Amino acid sequence: KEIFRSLAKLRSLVTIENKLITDLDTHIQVFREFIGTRDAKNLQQDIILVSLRINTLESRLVHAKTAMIAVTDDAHVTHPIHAFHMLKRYVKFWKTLTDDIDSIIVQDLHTFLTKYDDQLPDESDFSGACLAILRLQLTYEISTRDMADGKFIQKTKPDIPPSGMSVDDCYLIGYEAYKANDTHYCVKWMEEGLRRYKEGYSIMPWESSSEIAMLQLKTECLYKADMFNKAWSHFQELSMLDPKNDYVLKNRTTFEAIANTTNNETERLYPPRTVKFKDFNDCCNGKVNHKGNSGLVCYLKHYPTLGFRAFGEEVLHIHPRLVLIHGVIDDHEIDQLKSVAVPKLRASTTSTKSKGSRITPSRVSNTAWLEETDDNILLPRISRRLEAITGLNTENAEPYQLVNYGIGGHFIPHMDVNNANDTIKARVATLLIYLTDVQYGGSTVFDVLGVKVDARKGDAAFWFNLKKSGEFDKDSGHGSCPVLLGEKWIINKWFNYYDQFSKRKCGMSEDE
Ligand SMILES: O=C(O)CCC(=O)C(=O)O
Ligand SMILES: [Fe+2]
Repeated sequence: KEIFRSLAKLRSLVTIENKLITDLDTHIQVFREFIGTRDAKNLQQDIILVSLRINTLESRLVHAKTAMIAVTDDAHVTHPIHAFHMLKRYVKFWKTLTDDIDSIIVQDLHTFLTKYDDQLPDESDFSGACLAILRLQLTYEISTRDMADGKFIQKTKPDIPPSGMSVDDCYLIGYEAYKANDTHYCVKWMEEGLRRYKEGYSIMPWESSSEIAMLQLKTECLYKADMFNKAWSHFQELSMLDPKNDYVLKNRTTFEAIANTTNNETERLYPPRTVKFKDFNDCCNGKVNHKGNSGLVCYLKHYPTLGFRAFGEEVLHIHPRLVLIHGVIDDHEIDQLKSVAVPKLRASTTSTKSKGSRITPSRVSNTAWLEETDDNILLPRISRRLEAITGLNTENAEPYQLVNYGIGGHFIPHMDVNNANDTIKARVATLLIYLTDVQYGGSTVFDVLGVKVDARKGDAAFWFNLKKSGEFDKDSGHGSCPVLLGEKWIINKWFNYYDQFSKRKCGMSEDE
């Protein structure tokens, strides 16, 4: 299911959770009334015990209600920490609701939860949300403390209150880092969790973390990162706090053996964190922009075949040419496109020669393919417009591809040219239209060129993926930066090589 891969899909969870809250509220009322009746008095059950358990339910209800009304419906989806919290409630809170409650109550609750079963997120969604937090942190260089305090947006946004992480949140995110072999963030998040714990932040009854658990994972991650001295001192602290701890008992001999043979030289403060797509990340976070790209122009261009309609165009890179065209489609068209696309959204895939098409962590979004015949008026009209603007043909083009990004949704740097052995169908050029503004993040970055294009509703980026000779143009490599705040929708139109037979002539040099 992987609902975290599309914010459009995540939206329905807000509605469902409101229903869960109402249902739970009703259940509690019914149980309370029941306790007061004669039938209940005849029960073998201890009424006091049942009442206590109803109180437990009630405190859970208050927790869910408070979380739901704290922010707007939109923020539950478009703000990564609120989205993380919503998924955490589903996976760790609603699904365990019945664990600590008395059996007579449980049966009824079970039925109300299972009613929504096929629509509810699962552990893979929660881990997707944790990985999104880690990805955003890495790309936008947000410290763990700022991320945990929800202070990652520089400008103040009064309509979105900051959202803080609990001890348990820190533990769970760090645990996800550990599973991903990311010792750096594992240590950082355990430290943040431990710091919060010492500051008196509470751990709720349904949460699973503890000081011991955090210390243990921190020790293990330091050990894995070859930072033995630090790991050893934490190991000793752990064995003092909890001498019978399984981890301590199991690893004592190993740790002691190493401790007896290593010298006490000082170590780095943290396990290092390597960044896989350094150039790409540096463009995303604004460190690099438009490197060595001067003499850029913008102009207004009229199109006779479109009734002399004019579009403002900006040249973002000269060689190879990358242009941004403003206002290519209007809000009304965008709404129509999205509503046709939503029911068709499926997890996006990436393809490799060896492994074929797969859903991967490299592309966190959903895709809907729209044929011109899916809509008799709008899409053909847009095609005529795009043909005029680009001077290219769309006759045998692939269907339109609509993309809706998920939590921290991104697409790692890649080239759009597919069908390496089939030049005829190769995507000679791409026109990418933004269907939403994105408040923070979500830009398209051409990492080789050092160009960042911000997502602005209605704007279109246009570039060639092949040189005139039909060679791949490696400079066309690009990707989508993770969405930090807001929702990102785009639509892609790919022009194929074959269709441009008479449109794109050969060049005078191989390099063109
Ligand atoms: O969303 C973006 O900014 C880039 C998308 C992209 O490169 C693609 O869909 O091929
Ligand atoms: Fe692309």
